[in-house]
Amino acid sequence: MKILMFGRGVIATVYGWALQQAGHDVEFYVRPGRSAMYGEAIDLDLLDMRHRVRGQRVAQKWPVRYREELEPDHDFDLIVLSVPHHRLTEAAAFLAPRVGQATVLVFGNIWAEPPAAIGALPVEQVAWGFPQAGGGFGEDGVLRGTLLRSVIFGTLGRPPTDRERAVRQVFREAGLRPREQPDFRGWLWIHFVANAGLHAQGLRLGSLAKLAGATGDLREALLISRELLPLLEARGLDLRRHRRDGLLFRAPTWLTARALAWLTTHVAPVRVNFEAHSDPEAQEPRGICRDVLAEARQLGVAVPRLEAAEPNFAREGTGRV
Ligand SMILES: NC(=O)C1=CN([C@@H]2O[C@H](COP(=O)(O)OP(=O)(O)OC[C@H]3O[C@@H](n4cnc5c(N)ncnc54)[C@H](OP(=O)(O)O)[C@@H]3O)[C@@H](O)[C@H]2O)C=CC1
Ligand SMILES: CC(C)(CO)C(=O)C(=O)O
Repeated sequence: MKILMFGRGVIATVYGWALQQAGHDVEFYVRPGRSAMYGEAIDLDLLDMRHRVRGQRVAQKWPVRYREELEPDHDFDLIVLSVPHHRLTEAAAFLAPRVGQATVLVFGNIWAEPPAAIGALPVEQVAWGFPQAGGGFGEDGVLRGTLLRSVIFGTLGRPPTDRERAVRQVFREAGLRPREQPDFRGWLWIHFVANAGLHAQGLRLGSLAKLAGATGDLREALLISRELLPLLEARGLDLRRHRRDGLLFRAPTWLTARALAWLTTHVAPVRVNFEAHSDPEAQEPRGICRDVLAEARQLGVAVPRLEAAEPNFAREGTGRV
């Protein structure tokens, strides 16, 4: 299959590598001028959890192919669109007239209504998913991170289409195990408020890397996410459909904060992922916190803990989102 990874970000790279390993023909679309900047190979240092319980370290220079333009008559079968949530509208607008016959896998965080988030992308050609991988590029250009065996796919209230099933099969054949989320919109939003809690605290300390093992700060992160659950209800989400996911925030934090502290320091795939989120200038964490707080204000939902954390993610010089 011909697969185009949109952008050369963390998630596009990790899954692009796994899909190429499975025999697919993988290319990256990057903005004009970027390919020369990126060079011909990507330095990977990954913990690949697909085949072994303790994972397999992958340290290699992966030669890649870039393209800087995309004509609508291209012959890609699949385009993987994985960009920060605040860049999705712009990326979808670029892709909409160029999608051709391809299926587009929208693969990342979304805080808007999903169909609205993809603008003019033809919804019948779209599949929805979420990576179970994570990491970051270091200052040395090396991509460090983890690739888990599971990967999330979701639908918005109807069974998967043939195209959606075909995407799951491609991932399955790459050694990944698809997990279904039938109320994907709800799952995305719960995940988003979980991220908001973690990032609000990570930003206070400098980055998510510093949050690993910090029980007290993780407790505050969980409490922020807990106070955001009413915001999801105010948005019309039925939390009863997501009891298991909500449990992490509702359970006593003396227990969950300790468990998270232990996981982030002692369980290699989680530790490696957190350690790799070391960039104090990363923009998406700030965007996630700002967008959640803006929505809470808009809907009149009280979120005093997130309000108190606002200086950590406010736009420079304003003190406000
Ligand atoms: N990183 C992680 O650990 C995890 C990330 N996610 C989610 O996955 C998604 C992707 O994250 P991640 O891979 O970290 O993101 P990155 O910031 O690493 O990568 C995004 C890539 O998309 C490119 N891009 C964005 N907009 C455009 C555009 N309009 N035209 C061309 N290229 C564009 C960027 O290029 P340029 O630099 O030129 O802007 C960049 O290469 C997000 O939703 C994130 O929340 C989920 C779980 C873990
Ligand atoms: C958990 C975290 C914050 C780090 O990988 C993340 O980015 C995600 O799962 O969305």
